[in-house]
Amino acid sequence: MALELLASHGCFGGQQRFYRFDSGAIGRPMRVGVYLPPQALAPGAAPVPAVFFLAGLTCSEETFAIKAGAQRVAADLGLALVTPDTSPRGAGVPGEDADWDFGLAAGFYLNATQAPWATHYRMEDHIVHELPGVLAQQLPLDVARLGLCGHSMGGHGALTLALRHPGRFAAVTALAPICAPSQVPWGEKAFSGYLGPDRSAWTAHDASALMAAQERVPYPDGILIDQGLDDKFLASQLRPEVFEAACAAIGQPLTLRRHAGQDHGYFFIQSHIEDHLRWQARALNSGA
Ligand SMILES: N[C@@H](CCC(=O)N[C@@H](CS)C(=O)NCC(=O)O)C(=O)O
Repeated sequence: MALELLASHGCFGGQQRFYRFDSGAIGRPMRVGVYLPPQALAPGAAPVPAVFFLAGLTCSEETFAIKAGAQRVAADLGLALVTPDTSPRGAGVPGEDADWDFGLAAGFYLNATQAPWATHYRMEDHIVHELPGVLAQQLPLDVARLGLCGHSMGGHGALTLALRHPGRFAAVTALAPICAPSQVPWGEKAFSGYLGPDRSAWTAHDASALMAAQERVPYPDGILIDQGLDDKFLASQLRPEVFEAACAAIGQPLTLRRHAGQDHGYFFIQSHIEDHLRWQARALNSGA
C-alpha cells in the first residue's frame, strides 16, 4: 500500500506531512498526518519512535496537527507524531452524515460488527494492525516503539486500544477522554449502532470496564490523564471518576489532573500536550 504524499510543511526542523493510501482495513482511501522530527530526516538516521494521537468527534487527521502546537516538543524529543483520521470517508453508508456524534468523524476506534457499518467502519484494525506496518515500510519510524494518546472520543480510543492490545503501546495518556462510554449518551449511541443492542458486547470497548477486569496492572509506570473542570461534557459524557475508581480497584497508577478554568477544546490540549509527549518519550526511550 503506497503512501501518496499530499502535502509537506517544514516545521521546527522537521516536516509535517499528510498522506493518503488505499486502506485494506477500511476498504477506502484513508488520510493520515505524520510529523517527522529533524532526527528522522538526518542522513543515515535511525528510525524514531512515534506517538499516535487519536482525535475527537468532528475532527480529522489535520486537527491535532494544526491546533495542538505539539511539533516543537516532538522535535525536541525526537518523536514522530501520527494523526489518523477519525472515521472512514466516502463509504456512503446511509445516514453516516446525519449526526456529528455518530458515523462520519465519529468512528469510535472500534471494528463495527453491525450492518451496514461493519464493512468499512473498522478503525481498530486500521490503527492497530494496518497503519504501523504501512508507515514503517515507507518512513523512518520505529514501530516497535509506539505510544498512544488521544482526546475525548480519541481518549476513549487510546485507553481502550492500549488495554485491548497489551504490549503494543509502551505508554498511554489521554486528554478529556470518554472514560465510561457504556454509561453516557455518546457511547450508548455509538455502541448501539456499531456493536448492537447487546450491552455485553460493549464492555470490551469500555475503558473503565476493561480496566476493572485486568488481572494484573497493565501500565505499572502509570497512565496520565488531564481534564478541564469547565469542560461542558465532563459530567454528562466523560466521567473520569469511573476510570479513576477502576484503576484504584486493580492498583493501576493513574495521574489524573483536574484543571480549573479549562474547557474541552484545543486551548486546553495546547496547555498540556508537552507533558504528554515528555511522559510518552520517557516510556519510549526506556530500554531503547
Ligand atoms: N460539535 C460539538 C462539539 C464537538 C467537539 O467539541 N469536538 C471536539 C472533540 S469531542 C473537538 O476537538 N473539536 C474540534 C475542535 O475543537 O477544533 C458541539 O457542538 O458541542
